[in-house]
Amino acid sequence: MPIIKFEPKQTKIKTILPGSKSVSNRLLIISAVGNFLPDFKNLSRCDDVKVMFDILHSNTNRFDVHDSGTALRFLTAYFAGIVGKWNISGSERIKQRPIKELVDVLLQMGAEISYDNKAGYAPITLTGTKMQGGEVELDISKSSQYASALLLISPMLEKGLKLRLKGQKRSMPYIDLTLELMSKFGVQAIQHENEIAVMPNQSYVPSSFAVEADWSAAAFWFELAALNPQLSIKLLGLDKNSKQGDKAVAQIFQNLGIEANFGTNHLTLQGTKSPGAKPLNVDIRQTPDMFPAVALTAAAQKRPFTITGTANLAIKESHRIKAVEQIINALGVKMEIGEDEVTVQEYPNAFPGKIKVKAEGDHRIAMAAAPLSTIINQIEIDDPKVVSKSYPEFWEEMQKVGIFLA
Ligand SMILES: O=C(O)C1=C[C@@H](OP(=O)(O)O)[C@@H](O)[C@H](O)C1
Ligand SMILES: C=C(OP(=O)(O)O)C(=O)O
Repeated sequence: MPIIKFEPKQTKIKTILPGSKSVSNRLLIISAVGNFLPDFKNLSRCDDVKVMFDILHSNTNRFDVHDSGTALRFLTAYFAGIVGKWNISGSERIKQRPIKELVDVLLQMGAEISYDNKAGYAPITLTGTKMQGGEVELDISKSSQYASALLLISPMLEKGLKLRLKGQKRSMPYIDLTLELMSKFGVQAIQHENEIAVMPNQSYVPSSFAVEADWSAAAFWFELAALNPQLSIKLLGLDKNSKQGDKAVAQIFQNLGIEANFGTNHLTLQGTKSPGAKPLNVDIRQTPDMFPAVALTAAAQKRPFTITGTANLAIKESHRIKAVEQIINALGVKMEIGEDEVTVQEYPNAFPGKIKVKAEGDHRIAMAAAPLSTIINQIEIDDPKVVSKSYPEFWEEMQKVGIFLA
């Protein structure tokens, strides 16, 4: 099994973060719906974006989205509206991630979609047709991606779209990001409380676009800085005024001892020498992808914590609560798991010198494990390559600090 090792190198680090995966995948759908060739700078080179690009530029009608939730949900909506017969499948894990609420609305709008195996899950077969759209209710409790999918393809709908959002509101900044990008390409929506309306007869206007860096990827550098106050880390490419909800990472990590300051073209992270162990209480419901980095930073600092808004972490690339629990347990710590929250109350033991981590096929688990190598001598990890789902450059960039795979 590969081992994550740490041999301290330079302490002043500069790293260029990858382009945002969420922005990149929205741009690709926008260019497909708008029927123009993508002219985007700094598009993420990650697996999830590659898969979206390849499917949208392929000559077949059978698609494999691998592990990408955004590709599954966005492409389901897109191909429902493109005349032809299509099949969408993916990894074993993607076949366990829900799409029912999205498919129900597409069916109501005139799409033909059937489940090949299990109702509510991929693989699906679609017979694409010109959809009417109009007024629909959508339950977004399980994923905001359902709403983003419908909004992104709304210019394809004859009657436009009036979306009434139902259910618990989680990951809402991702819907704001969708609306912001649609508007940058000339499609306006009107939002009032739980309703979002996109008037008919609008179309995306071709335009070039530079993708800002990924705030979700920044989280692992915040974790690294929080555990290593000797480091001064400059992150390049982030937009201070980003619509990415995960820019909240800066506020969350303030409570974990990080001072983050924007310079002309970078964000500097500086950890505190004695960050204390004041309990952390944070609600992660709007920024779920922060969970592994935040939970493991707090644990590594031996800080009691309660993280709420965790219910949907069970249906990400892995069951992210169990995947994080496994690491916390390996540190000799117990995590209590409730329906929508997790808590760690005490750290009775010294951390072991050696732990084993199962990435569970989940990029964010592997990436959140990496900074722990600066406080635990030996970390064995089963599958470090999974980082390429969102951040293929991750291990190479970590080498600048002295974190490497052996
Ligand atoms: O729309 C998006 O780009 C995303 C939305 C979120 O998913 P949910 O809405 O399913 O929480 C997030 O976890 C995922 O990484 C990306
Ligand atoms: C949940 C994630 O992605 P997706 O839902 O697009 O697979 C993620 O990147 O953490």
